Amino acid sequence: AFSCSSHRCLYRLQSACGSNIWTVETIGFNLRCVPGARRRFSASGIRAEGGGEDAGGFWAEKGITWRSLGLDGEVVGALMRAGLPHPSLVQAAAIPSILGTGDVVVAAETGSGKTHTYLAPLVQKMWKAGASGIEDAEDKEKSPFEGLGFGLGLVLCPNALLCHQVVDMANALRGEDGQPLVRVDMISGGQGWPTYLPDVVVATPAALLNNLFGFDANRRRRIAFVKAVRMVVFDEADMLLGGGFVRDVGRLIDLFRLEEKRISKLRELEASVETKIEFKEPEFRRVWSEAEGQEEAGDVAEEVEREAQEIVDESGNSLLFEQRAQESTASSGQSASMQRRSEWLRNRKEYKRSKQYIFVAATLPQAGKSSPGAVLKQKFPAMTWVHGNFLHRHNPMLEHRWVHVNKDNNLLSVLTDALRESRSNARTLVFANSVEGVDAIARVLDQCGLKCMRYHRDLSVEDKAAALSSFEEEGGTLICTDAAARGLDIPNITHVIQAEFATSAVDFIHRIGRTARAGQPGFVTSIYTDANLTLVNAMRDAMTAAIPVEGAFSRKRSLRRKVKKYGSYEDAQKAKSALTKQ
Ligand SMILES: Nc1ncnc2c1ncn2[C@@H]1O[C@H](COP(=O)(O)OP(=O)(O)OP(=O)(O)O)[C@@H](O)[C@H]1O
Repeated sequence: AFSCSSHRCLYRLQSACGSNIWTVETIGFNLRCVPGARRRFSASGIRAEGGGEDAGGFWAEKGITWRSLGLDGEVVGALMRAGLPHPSLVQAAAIPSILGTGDVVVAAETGSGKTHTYLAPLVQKMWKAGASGIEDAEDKEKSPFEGLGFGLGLVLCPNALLCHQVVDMANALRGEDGQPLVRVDMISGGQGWPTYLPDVVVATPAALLNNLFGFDANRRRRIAFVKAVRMVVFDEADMLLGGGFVRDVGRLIDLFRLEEKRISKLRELEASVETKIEFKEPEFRRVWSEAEGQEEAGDVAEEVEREAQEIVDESGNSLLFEQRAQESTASSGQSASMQRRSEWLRNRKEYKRSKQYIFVAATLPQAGKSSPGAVLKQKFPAMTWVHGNFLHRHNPMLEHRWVHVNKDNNLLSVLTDALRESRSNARTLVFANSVEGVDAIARVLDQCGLKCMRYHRDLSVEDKAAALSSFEEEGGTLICTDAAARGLDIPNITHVIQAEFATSAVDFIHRIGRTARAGQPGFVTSIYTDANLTLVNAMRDAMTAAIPVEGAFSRKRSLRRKVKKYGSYEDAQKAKSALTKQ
């Protein structure tokens, strides 16, 4: 074990060890050379390991290029022009699967390049549809049974800030003519349906559902949209599959899956019956922009019922259910709608896929039946899982300093000392646990003559955007809540300070993940009190033992019980893995 406190030393050590032979990790201030694991493809999925010339395991190995991953020249050129000359390790591990038609989960550490991991293949599929002369939306409908090449891409994010970030990254992928390769637009609370037909829609689940079923809903446009979506990406998937998002996201998945079942049944019926099926596919472009008059707010369940009758033969009889319903009603006496529903339930497993679902997250708990990871395994059993090298683990490019606030010091002095250490042009992100905490810290720093900006949910959209762009352009100090922790990608954040320690291991990972991104070094100062000791000790144990922090994802109470029973987080994890082995 070597001990050093500078990244210069890290790189010297790295060259001594050879980057592909050892993975060099900074644990606190101690460096440890451990045998570098190899890239592994196992039954449980693809593990993006090994890594290129940097200590952070960000880059794919030298021989791997965007083109070798299956991306076309136009998209490769766009990535190069966007300043992304070489794929990251996670992109190399996941893009070939996403370019296929199967569902994929990308669970990889913060700053590993997950956004372009799904954007590059998504843009390629949409660009190919456009570039192959199928310019007009109506044409795209002519082959609803085609693979995933036609139709719309949809990216769901938990908040409007991340939607804007994804739209900007997608629009930065431009052709030689300087124009974005695909048309990307956003649907959020403030923005309704785009007036023109985009190739990719980026939305929050609530805003999308509101536009599909809300007060100004338009059923034919809804049907056209659900039919046209071919690839759905869930960014920050653990958040979308939990908490306040799970109902809306579940309704959207039901809608898209229902559509897949309908198309699958159509394929079956076309193969088995002589009757020509009229596939009532509304003209996508016309419907997309035409307001066909208001209608009452719909609901997914009703939609499921009504959709099921959309498939009719020349004489207008619904082929899918009426026949079956009439036959079986006579026998079982159940109502036709009950028959229809039981038909759907029977069909729910056997249907041919025609859409692709991609789930992306930096934290993906799998413990417990209702955890996002468990839900994915249950609902999407055939999915390809791609794991990042440092998923739920300490990033070796991150140096971490822990400061215990007690009777001998106070938060203000510790915080101002930490801020004064930051270089003048540095970008320092300071986390507090509440809006009041942000305002109080900002007030005190202002009084100390330390200029800072604020970011939290109570600020207006304009004030939030202004704070972020000023922070991005001029650097300085931004005091924020966890609203700025998830997914936010502001280049060159050099220092993250937790003025108030995170209340959960998941928030801890997302906070410290705002720095040391894309293989860059980063520095974190975590200020904590006795009240945070259980979580702090668990995080420090995990870093020292180089084990994942997932065991601390549980609620505070159960973590405290675990640590009390076994004495430390590391021993608790050892006991758990021993139990699992038994
Ligand atoms: N192949 C690449 N080459 C160079 N930079 C890259 C590459 N891929 C991504 N990046 C950059 O890395 C940074 C992090 O990317 P991104 O935000 O997609 O990470 P992430 O894994 O989604 O992080 P988080 O989990 O925090 O959302 C971005 O600034 C992005 O431009």
